[in-house]
Amino acid sequence: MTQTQLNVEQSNATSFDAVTENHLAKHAIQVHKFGGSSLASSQCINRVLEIIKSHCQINDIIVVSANGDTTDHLFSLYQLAQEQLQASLEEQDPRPLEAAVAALSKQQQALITELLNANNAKQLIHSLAADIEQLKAWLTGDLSAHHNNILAFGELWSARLLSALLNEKLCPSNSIDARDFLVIDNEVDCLVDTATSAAQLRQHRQFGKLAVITGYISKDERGHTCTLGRNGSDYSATIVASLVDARNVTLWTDVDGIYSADPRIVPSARKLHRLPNGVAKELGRLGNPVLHAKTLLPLINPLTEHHTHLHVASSFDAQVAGTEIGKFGQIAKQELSVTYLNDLLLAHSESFIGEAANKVRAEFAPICVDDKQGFVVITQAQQKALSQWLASHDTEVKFNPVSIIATVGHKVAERGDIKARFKRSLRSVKPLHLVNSDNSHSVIAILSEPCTPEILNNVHHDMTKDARHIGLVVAGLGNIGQRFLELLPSQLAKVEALENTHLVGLLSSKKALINNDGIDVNQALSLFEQDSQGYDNQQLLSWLSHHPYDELIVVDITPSEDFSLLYEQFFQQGIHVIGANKWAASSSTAHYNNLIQQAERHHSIWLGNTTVGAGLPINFAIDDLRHSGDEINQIAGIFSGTLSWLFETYDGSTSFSSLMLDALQQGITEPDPREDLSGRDVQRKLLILARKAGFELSLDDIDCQNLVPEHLQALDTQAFLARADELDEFFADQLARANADNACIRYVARLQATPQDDSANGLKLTAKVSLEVLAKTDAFANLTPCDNIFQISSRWYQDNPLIIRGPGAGRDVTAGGLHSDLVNICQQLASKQNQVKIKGIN
Ligand SMILES: NC(=O)C1=CN([C@@H]2O[C@H](COP(=O)(O)OP(=O)(O)OC[C@H]3O[C@@H](n4cnc5c(N)ncnc54)[C@H](OP(=O)(O)O)[C@@H]3O)[C@@H](O)[C@H]2O)C=CC1
Ligand SMILES: N[C@@H](CC=O)C(=O)O
Repeated sequence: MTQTQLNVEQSNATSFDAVTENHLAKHAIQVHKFGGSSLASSQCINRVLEIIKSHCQINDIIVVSANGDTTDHLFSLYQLAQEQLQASLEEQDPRPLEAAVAALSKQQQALITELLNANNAKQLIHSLAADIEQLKAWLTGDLSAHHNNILAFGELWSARLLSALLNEKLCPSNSIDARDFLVIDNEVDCLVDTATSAAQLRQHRQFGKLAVITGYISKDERGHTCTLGRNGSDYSATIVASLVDARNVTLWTDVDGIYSADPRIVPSARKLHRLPNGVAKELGRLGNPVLHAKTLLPLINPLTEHHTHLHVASSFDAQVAGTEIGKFGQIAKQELSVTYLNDLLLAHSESFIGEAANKVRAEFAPICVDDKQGFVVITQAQQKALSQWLASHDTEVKFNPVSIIATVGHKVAERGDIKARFKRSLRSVKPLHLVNSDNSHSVIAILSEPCTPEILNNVHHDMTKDARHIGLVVAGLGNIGQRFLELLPSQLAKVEALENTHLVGLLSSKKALINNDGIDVNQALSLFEQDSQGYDNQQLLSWLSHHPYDELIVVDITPSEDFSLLYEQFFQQGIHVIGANKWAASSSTAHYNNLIQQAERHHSIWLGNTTVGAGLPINFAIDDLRHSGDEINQIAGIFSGTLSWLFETYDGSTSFSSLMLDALQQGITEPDPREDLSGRDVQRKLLILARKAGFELSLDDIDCQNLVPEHLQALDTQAFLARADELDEFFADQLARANADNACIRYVARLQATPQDDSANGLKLTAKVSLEVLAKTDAFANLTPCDNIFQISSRWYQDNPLIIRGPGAGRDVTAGGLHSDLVNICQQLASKQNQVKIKGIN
């Protein structure tokens, strides 16, 4: 959802016409609809004001429901009045009705005075008083003729109040009574007279004023008030959107999206971030408590092919991304949900067989039809009409009470695997029939008993247990990043834990390719070459904060400190990070501790197994010892694949610099090999392991011997590589001295924690990384070139230290280690509980 600031420019109000509307629109129009619970109290209305401030522009449109339970209140007034009319003279008592009217009036007055300044409140209370007089007259007069007029007061008052508040606090606004423009044919299921309604709406919108339109109500061609039925205000919003060709409609409500099942009954229901139009319609048809099929009708204009996207978002927590309904690609089409309806009827009749069934389809839009076996499922409310209709066809009908449970998803009825899973999930329930919906977006099981919460939970579990969708963003497409991507297709194909993981973003330092519908992993790099675009961190963070996945993982395969500085914001968004990049894990103590805290607070997982020892499980081993209660007191070894390769290979027959260039070529070194030769890479690795082992120290606490001569230290990488032979003299000299003592040179990392009574935690730490002269028999002196060795002494490993040894750098092992982290995170996420946010479902 785009976040825009309300443009509060003042301007003279002029009438809109089609031409000025197009010229003056700064952006595509958006319609925002606020439901009754979002407008229930002055506190709620103030929250709505904040949402309007941050999400709307002046030429957008607001559609409102009645405040809180005002419509119910009006409806009960109508019923009370009806009882009065039907009572005998002796039984008549006007007092309850008068008291109820007074209570409603008081409630409205309270809202007005709490929200508006005295002057504006006075004007609105004056209008309210006139309406209350009118209401009383209708309640005691020709009641049935005014049923809809009475109900219409709720939206009228709500729109008037919000508009007045906007005028007072935010921007010019006018309230529009939908009966001034919206013409529907109530006989034909609220069919809209689009041409007339659009033309009349244009006349009522005023340039430079934010329009607040009443939901739920409209007029028929004779000008009489009509209501749009259950969830009518949502329908009003999408109708208005179609009349002005709006790009987006946001239904601000009291739930934060559409779930894979009713979350009040199914605690493990997950939010569906993106729903294709057809699937959303089917969900609405089959009992979703938030979506209603009618609401979705105006979203697609078959003539202009204009598609309006619909968002469902919570006005109680506007920052939480809701559900988007529109036209999406493959990933959104994989979403599955389970819905149910009780109190239905199964009707068998010959008139439902073959071609004849199309008539009942057209006339009654049953929940499902089986034209081979000759049955339909309908609501109880349809029973009488269906019986009469069949009687007129001279056919008999048999009704049985039933319920349905359905699995809903894009073309599920055509997917054998889904149908088989659905069937298996219903084994213990023994459905009477399984029927494909006509649009193929659902498979419906007809049950002879009501669908219980237990059935719903079990079926939902079986249908959606593996359905968590994980988005993967890969940052860094160099030496290691490319290898990671090469391995990705086969990993996705064979590792079960990665089943719903989708590559959705690729980043280099300057360009990004982001695709919410997924990037084809088999062509990732060529698609990046072809379609990537320039980006900055702000754009990246904005996309990341609105991504449509259950979880998002960023794999940082860059060498960039700048990129590592984004981790804090990633964690704050609940995004998980896998880092090959060592900057964050070896940053200052304060920064590092803060990252750990942020990750914990937002339930983000941060893994960096490859930061030390590439794919070797050294980080895991130290983590495991520490969390199992062991105490590590010494870590030592050869931590650099590059330096291992160089010193194991260097015997003087080839110059040191040409070996270094060879290592660079093999992808062992850091992008700038001075990172290795300076000891900084080893220093970082020792710090990372020390922190894992539970010691608090910083880079400065680790003595580091820099092997790069001073005059080569400040050059840029290319200049350094061009002058690499200036390294040779120093290393030839070091080698000659070691050889003279029948020894060898190795770059070694050592951390020692010695018990010491006067230090704060009773331990004295010494840490250094340096070139050492070792006996040729030393364990650190006989490695396969490029191998790392880690030697850990602890309470449990005292006399005979734990040794981990193996390749410590290189494309394959590092990319493999990153894949191991990816599987690890996906496995952890598989057992993560959903956090459902609901204030209540209307
Ligand atoms: N080589 C090895 O064996 C191991 C390496 N590592 C680590 O892996 C990381 C990558 O190394 P390597 O593949 O050799 O490096 P490369 O230099 O080959 O590739 C780096 C990639 O990162 C991109 N990049 C740089 N800065 C940014 C940024 N700010 N935002 C997004 N992308 C950026 C670069 O983009 P552009 O092309 O636009 O500059 C490039 O695509 C390093 O951190 C290294 O320490 C870890 C363990 C082992
Ligand atoms: N350049 C590093 C790569 C792995 O971290 C090394 O040589 O060890």
